[in-house]
Amino acid sequence: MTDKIIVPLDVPDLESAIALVDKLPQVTFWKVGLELFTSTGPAILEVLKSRQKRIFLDLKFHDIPNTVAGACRAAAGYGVDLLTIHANCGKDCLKAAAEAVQVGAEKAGTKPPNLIAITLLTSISARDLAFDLKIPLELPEFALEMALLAESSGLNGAVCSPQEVAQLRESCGKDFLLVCPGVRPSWADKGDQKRSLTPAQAVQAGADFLVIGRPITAAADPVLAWEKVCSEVG
Ligand SMILES: O=c1ccn([C@@H]2O[C@H](COP(=O)(O)O)[C@@H](O)[C@H]2O)c(=O)[nH]1
Repeated sequence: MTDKIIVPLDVPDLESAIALVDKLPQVTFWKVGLELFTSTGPAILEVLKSRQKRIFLDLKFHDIPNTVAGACRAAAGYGVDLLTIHANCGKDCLKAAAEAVQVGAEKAGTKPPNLIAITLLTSISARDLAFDLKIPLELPEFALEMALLAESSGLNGAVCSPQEVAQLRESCGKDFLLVCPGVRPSWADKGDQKRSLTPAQAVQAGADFLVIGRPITAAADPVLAWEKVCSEVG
């Protein structure tokens, strides 16, 4: 079960990232996001590969189809396991991205990453969606529509909050990957996450992978926090 937990390397530089990876040798799946990739570029990916870690490259592409396709071709060349794009960049963009990862991986001689779509960021509440973003759908319906759009465009899965994962699991095929950030043990601070459940609840609801960062990485004792989270996941 512990290989279901992905820990984000949300740190500012390569040195801090390596220190965290070394502190938590039990973690097999790491996430590299906007802060670290902008700071270090692909150097961090090489470090993780040299330690036989799986990699979630969470760059959340969102642009016009031609630009996103180019970025996906390039990212697929790194040989990462998961790559993200925003579902609301639209069907043409999602289809172009799905094709681009195949082309990029083939050109680089690597396995294509599983391309997964962000349905709705876990920091957005139902109120934010209705009043700030002016989306006239109920939040669970919007998240489901985004997942179905991703699935029909040829993507491998979606990123969703644990609060919507059961509904997406029921509506999307069993092979559609569902990755949940916004997971919070009862003892951890929610921070900016607005739609959370506990690790046990998220797994029970059907999540394939849980992304759990600050409850582990910002804990006074990250190793102990990791062990507590693992025991909750089962
Ligand atoms: O909707 C989303 C998509 C991505 N994330 C990312 O997951 C981690 C969560 O970290 P915590 O410290 O556990 O909050 C972070 O890297 C986000 O960029 C997300 O939270 N929500």
